[in-house]
Amino acid sequence: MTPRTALTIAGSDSGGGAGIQADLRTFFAHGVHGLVALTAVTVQNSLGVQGFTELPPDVVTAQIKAVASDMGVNAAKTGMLASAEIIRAVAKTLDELGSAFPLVVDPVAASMTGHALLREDALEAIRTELFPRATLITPNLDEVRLLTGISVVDTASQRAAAEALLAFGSRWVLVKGGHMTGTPECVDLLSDGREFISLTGPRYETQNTHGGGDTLASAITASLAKGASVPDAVAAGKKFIERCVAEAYPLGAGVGPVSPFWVLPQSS
Ligand SMILES: Nc1ncnc2c1ncn2[C@@H]1O[C@H](COP(=O)(O)OP(=O)(O)O)[C@@H](O)[C@H]1O
Ligand SMILES: Cc1ncc(COP(=O)(O)OP(=O)(O)O)c(N)n1
Repeated sequence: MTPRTALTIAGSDSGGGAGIQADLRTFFAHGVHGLVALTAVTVQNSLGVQGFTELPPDVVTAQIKAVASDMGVNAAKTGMLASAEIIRAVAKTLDELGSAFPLVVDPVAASMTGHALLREDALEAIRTELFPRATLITPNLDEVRLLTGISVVDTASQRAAAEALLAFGSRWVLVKGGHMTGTPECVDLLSDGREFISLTGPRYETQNTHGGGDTLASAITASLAKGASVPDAVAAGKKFIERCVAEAYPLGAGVGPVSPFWVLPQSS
């Protein structure tokens, strides 16, 4: 049987733990066929990002149109978009496709090692061009601060951040709490402005969380591609990423990747 399809519009991670590599292995783990529109090639390993080169915006557009016109897209996600020009090209292309599928926007601004993955002028383009077209946006706490100026330190400021982010026009927001300090649990807050749903899970003691945000967003995208509602897709994504963090492995001298290998019948 032909599986459902999910499109990732994102950058390549040479270390294989984040970016399109994380998205494709997560789609695979969900039995969803992954389609790719590559935006940039990063040079990175477990110690950080050494640099990146963007693709021309018209090449990004051409990739999206090629797969959408021939294979069909059941859901899409954006990750590293690198520049305002690429963001504008992606927004225009999605409009031309008629917004027929759910769109998850992970507003990737920097790697966890603090290296920029987005040109300085591009944050405003994400806010104005992509958020109003998004079914769901999934910022981490650093991205929340960059986008709204709000520092999330507790559940009250997490809720205030969700409300401020929804004002940019997405239908849903998931404020991820992985970087919240002083909490024994990991609490992500999902909201559409009416419902506020706290997703609480264990906080695992590990330094190996590379690719966590990409893996969560692509797990949610895969469930949306299979027809789940946003709350159900996010709840399933949270369960999926928890297990991936629990099974994360060391690789290289720095931060190792989260692992979806636990879905395989024999993962050792
Ligand atoms: N140590 C951890 N244990 C369990 N879950 C975690 C841990 N760190 C992050 N998560 C979860 O992984 C997902 C990604 O979160 P976060 O780290 O905030 O985003 P990002 O990877 O984009 O910086 C969230 O669902 C978060 O709750
Ligand atoms: C090419 C590429 N895209 C995205 C990221 C950031 O991924 P994320 O899941 O947020 O993981 P960490 O950077 O937190 O490890 C990336 N590093 N590279």
